[in-house]
Amino acid sequence: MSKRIVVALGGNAIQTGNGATADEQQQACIRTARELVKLIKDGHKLIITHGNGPQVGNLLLQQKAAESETTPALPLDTCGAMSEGMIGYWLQNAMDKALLENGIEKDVVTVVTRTLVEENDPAFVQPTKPIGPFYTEEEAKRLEKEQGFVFKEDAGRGWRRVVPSPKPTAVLEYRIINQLVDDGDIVIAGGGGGIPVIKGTDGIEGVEAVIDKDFASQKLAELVDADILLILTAVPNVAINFNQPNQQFFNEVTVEELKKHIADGQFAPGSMLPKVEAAIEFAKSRCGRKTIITSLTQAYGAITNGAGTHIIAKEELVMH
Ligand SMILES: Nc1ncnc2c1ncn2[C@@H]1O[C@H](COP(=O)(O)OP(=O)(O)O)[C@@H](O)[C@H]1O
Ligand SMILES: NC(=O)OP(=O)(O)O
Repeated sequence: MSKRIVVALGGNAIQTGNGATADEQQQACIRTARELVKLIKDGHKLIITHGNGPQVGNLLLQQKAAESETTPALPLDTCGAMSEGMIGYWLQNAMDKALLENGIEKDVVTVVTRTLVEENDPAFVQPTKPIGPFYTEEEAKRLEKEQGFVFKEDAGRGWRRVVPSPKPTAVLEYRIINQLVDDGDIVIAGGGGGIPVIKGTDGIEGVEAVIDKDFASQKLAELVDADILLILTAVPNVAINFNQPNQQFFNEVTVEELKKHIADGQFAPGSMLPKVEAAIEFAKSRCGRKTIITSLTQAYGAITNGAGTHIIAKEELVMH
């Protein structure tokens, strides 16, 4: 049966390792599109979201490096919009190619999406979202002094600049996204979590932040009435005791059980924790909805024969 699926692409779907050139990122997008097209072939309707941490951080650095009176540096919300357009364009080309290879005729469109946040969200005074390249601790400490930015260690991979990451409360373009999906188009939306905006006195205003794409994807999935939120990352399953000798992977897990593991500190903040939290919110938002967390190469198997970690509300388990 055809499902409405929001597919949230993790970092490795667009940029693998240090491959940050336009060509390298576009090659990664083509590999991603070839996996996603298998789902389209089966008749599923896809809304594709993606991260932008490395890209938006690089755009910001490029702005700073070229700054002069005639070429002013553009702010973070505008760089967020640039990253949505740029990655959306790459994914559109990649999806077109994969569709053509499979003899499927469908339109692919990117919606530059704005995501509403609260002006007084506590995240604005406590930056947590890593963006841009990795630095050594020494380099990070020097940049912190020179530029006044905040740097943090990112999940054992090195030091990165961190910026505020407020919680999404609404996705402004959800109606048009819904319409496009109903029309049979493949939609790329909510890229980089969407451009963070607030309702100011003069209307919508961009703010200096980067929204977590897993939380934004969950919000969007609810608004477009998706059946499945499919979060694709670098691991095939969610684990407890991750990377420890007693590591245990989940295949099917209830919201209630996952909450206990969150309380036990099983999921790393800034990497697996937001995915698990978004998964829980979506699974419990309406009967019949589920979230799947898995790797890009398991995406098709996750929908067709139970690969990956399936997160469901407790009642659903009883119904099986
Ligand atoms: N409990 C866990 N189970 C599985 N993976 C985990 C866990 N804790 C941390 N991780 C790590 O989190 C990574 C996903 O986070 P991240 O790389 O930030 O996401 P993204 O794919 O969206 O860029 C996984 O690839 C894995 O290395
Ligand atoms: N915006 C966002 O969550 O990007 P990453 O997934 O690349 O961190």
